[in-house]
Amino acid sequence: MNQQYDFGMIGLGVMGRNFILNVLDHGFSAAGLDLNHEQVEALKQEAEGKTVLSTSDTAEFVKALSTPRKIMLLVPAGKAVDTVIGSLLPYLQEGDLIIDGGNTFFTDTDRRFNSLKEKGIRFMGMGVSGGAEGARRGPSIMPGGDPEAYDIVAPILEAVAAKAKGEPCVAHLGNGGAGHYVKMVHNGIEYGLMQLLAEAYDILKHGAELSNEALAETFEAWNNGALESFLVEITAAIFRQPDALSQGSLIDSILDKAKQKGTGKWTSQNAMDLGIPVPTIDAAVTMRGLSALKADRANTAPKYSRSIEQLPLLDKEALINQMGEALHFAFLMTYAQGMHLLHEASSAYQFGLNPETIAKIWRGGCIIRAEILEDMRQAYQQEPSLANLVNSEIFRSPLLYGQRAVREVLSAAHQLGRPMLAMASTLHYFDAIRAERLPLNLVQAQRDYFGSHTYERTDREGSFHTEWGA
Ligand SMILES: NC(=O)C1=CN([C@@H]2O[C@H](COP(=O)(O)OP(=O)(O)OC[C@H]3O[C@@H](n4cnc5c(N)ncnc54)[C@H](OP(=O)(O)O)[C@@H]3O)[C@@H](O)[C@H]2O)C=CC1
Ligand SMILES: O=C(CO)[C@H](O)[C@H](O)COP(=O)(O)O
Repeated sequence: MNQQYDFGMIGLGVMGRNFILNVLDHGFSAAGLDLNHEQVEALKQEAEGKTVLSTSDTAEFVKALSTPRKIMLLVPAGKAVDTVIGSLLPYLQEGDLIIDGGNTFFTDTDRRFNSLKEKGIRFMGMGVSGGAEGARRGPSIMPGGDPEAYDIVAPILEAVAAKAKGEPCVAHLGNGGAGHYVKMVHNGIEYGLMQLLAEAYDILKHGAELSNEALAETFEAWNNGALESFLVEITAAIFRQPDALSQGSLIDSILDKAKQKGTGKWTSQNAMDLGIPVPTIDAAVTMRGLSALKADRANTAPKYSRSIEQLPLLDKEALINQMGEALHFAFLMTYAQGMHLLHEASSAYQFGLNPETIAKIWRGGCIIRAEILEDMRQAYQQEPSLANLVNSEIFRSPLLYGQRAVREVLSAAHQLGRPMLAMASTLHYFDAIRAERLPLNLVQAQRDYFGSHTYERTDREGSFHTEWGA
C-alpha cells in the first residue's frame, strides 16, 4: 500500500514551507503542494530524510493524504484561497478538512465555511503568527469555526505550536471566522506596538542623540524588564546589524516607507464599524500612510525647516528612563484597546471568545508575545467578563504611574517637533476613557443647531430640540 500522509500543506512559501518542516519535526508525515517548482524542490531538499511528498500535482497530493484529509493553506489571502479551494474540490470527500492559515478577512472565512458546508467539506479559518521563525520552531495558532473540525487536527497543531509555561499556544477560539478575527486584531496590536517603538527610537535618536549602539543597549535593558517582548528584543538586534552593502548600520540605509498588507487597516475599519475606539492602532495605520508619502514629505520639509539646535538640551538619562516607562504604559493601553475590540466583536458576531485563552496563546510564538500577556491572562482569570483592561486592578497602578512619563516624553517630542502620533493617541485615549465628562455636549449642541438632531439633558429624561439663537 502507498504511503498515506497525516497532513497536507498548500503554499510552500515563507510560512508554508517552515510550517510543514515543523510538522515533520514532530514525527508526522506530510505532503506539500505548490505550483511554483522552485518551492517544491526547496521542500524536497530541506526535508530530506523525512516522510514527505512534495509536488505540484493536485490529484497526487490529495490522494496521498489519509482521511479525513487535513489540508492547510498558506497562500496569499484573497483570490488565491478561492482558486486553491476550487482546485481541491473535485478530489475531496465528505468530512475532509481545509484550513486557511493565511491572513484572511473574517467575513471571507464565513462565506467559504458556508459554501463548503453545503458540499460536506469542513473548513476552518486559522490565524498563524510568528513569522518564518515561528512557523518553523513554534507559532501561536488561532483556530476558529467548528470545534469538531478543530479536534481532527488538534494533535498536530498542539505539537507544532509554541509552548508558554508548558502549555501549547493554540486553542479553539470561537465560532465562524473567530480565528481570523483574533489574528486581525493581533496584527492591529502589532501595528500599534511597532509604531510606538519607532516613535521612541526617533525621540531617543534626535532628543537624546543616542547612537545605534546606545539604542541597542537601551532596548536590551528594557527587554530585561517590564517591557520584555519579542518586538523590543528584535528592535535591539536591528540596531546592532551592520550594513553589508555600505559603511555603518543597516537601519540607517533603510528607506523610511513602511508597507502594509491590510490587517492593521481592517482592524481600524472594523473597530469603527463596531464603535470601539482603537486610536493607537488608527495612528499606526495613519503613520504607515504618512511614511508612504515620501515624495510629498521631501517636498514640504524645506518649507518648514527645523531649528532643533536652538532647543533647550533635554536631560538624556531622564528621557531614556521616561521613555521606558512611557512605552510600558502605551503597550498596556494598546493591548487594552485590542482586547476591548475583541470583547465587543465576540458579542456582535457571536464568536464566543474567551479573553483569558487569547492572552494565554499570545504568550508564546507570536509577534506580540510579551511578559505583559501573563498579567493580562491573570486579569481575565480574575474577571472573565472585563470589557476593558483599564478597569483591571492589575493594570491600575502601572497606568497611574506610567502616564506621567508619557506626558514628559510627549513634551520632549513637541519641543523637538517630532511626531509621536501613536504615543499621543494612547495618552489621549486614556485621558478620555477616564473622563467622566467630555466636551461632546458641545458637539451635540452643534448637531442640534444645524441639523435639528436633538440632544439629551443631564437633569431630565427625554429628547430635546432648541431653536438656537431664536
Ligand atoms: N510572512 C509572514 O510573516 C506571515 C504571513 N502570514 C500569511 O500567510 C499567508 C502566506 O504568506 P507567505 O508564506 O508569507 O507568502 P509567500 O508568498 O511567501 O508564499 C505563498 C506561496 O503560495 C503559493 N501559491 C500562490 N497561489 C497558489 C496556488 N493557487 N496554489 C498553490 N500555491 C500557491 C506561492 O507561489 P508563487 O511563489 O508562485 O506565487 C507561494 O509559494 C498569507 O496570507 C500571509 O498574509 C501570516 C503570518 C505571518
Ligand atoms: O501577519 C503577519 C505578522 O503577524 C505578517 O507578517 C503580516 O504581513 C504583517 O502585516 P503587514 O505586512 O501589514 O505589516
